[in-house]
Amino acid sequence: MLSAGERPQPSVTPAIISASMPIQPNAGSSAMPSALNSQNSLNSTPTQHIWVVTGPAGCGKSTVGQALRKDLGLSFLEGDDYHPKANKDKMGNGIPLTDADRWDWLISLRQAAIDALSPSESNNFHPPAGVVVACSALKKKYRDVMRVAAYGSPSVQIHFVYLKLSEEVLMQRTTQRQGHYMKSDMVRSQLQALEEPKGEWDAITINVEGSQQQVEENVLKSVHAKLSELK
Ligand SMILES: Nc1ncnc2c1ncn2[C@@H]1O[C@H](COP(=O)(O)OP(=O)(O)OP(=O)(O)O)[C@@H](O)[C@H]1O
Ligand SMILES: O=C(O)[C@H](O)[C@@H](O)[C@H](O)[C@H](O)CO
Repeated sequence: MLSAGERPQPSVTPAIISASMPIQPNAGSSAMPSALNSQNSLNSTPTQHIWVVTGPAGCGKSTVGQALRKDLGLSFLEGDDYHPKANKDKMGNGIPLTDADRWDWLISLRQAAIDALSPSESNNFHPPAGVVVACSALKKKYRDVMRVAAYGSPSVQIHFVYLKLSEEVLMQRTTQRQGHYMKSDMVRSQLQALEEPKGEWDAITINVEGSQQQVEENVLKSVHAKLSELK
């Protein structure tokens, strides 16, 4: 019995892709529902993709998200911008958010993603090919909230690009970073909340231990491999 937000699970857990490993087509993709392809099978509406770059504080969501935005020519939504001040103050004071703190944030970010797919003056009233979203989406139920963006819209497809990184490197990154409310003392609680998207058919896990250039190349290869699968 599938719960909300889940689609047929691939028989094989999607491969963990490392920055140094050549990209292989995602082993789980063969189990992807046949209805999902570059042209919505129910009509000729081109598929619009919501690319959600996920992971704990400091993993590189904003950095990778900007590279993805530029490469795909899409708009970019920074999840941090949708946190209310109370959430930012809480995290800035070293207090982890609760589920209750996150629901309205996730719902507002989801709505912004849906709005970004709509024809508007900013995209010359042509529906864009998609949108890139940086959102930690640490738990499966948070990703399920974002998945609702595609419910009832066969031509919308959501993907989660999970940036997997060791606690040690997360600590280094959040220590070296200047002027961000999320400090290194929050990394442990982020990892405690984290539920990696193992077995979630719409998620790609990428090891991002490499240099920024290596990581960006690897993410772009993986995203384009996914787009090729859907053609
Ligand atoms: N591959 C990389 N190698 C080294 N440093 C990196 C890499 N990617 C990002 N960084 C740096 O690590 C820090 C965190 O990156 P970024 O802000 O993109 O992460 P984030 O997941 O969006 O963090 P948060 O969720 O806290 O906003 C930044 O200072 C960024 O410049
Ligand atoms: O869900 C959360 O706990 C927050 O979204 C963090 O994961 C983010 O990293 C923070 O917003 C800083 O960017």
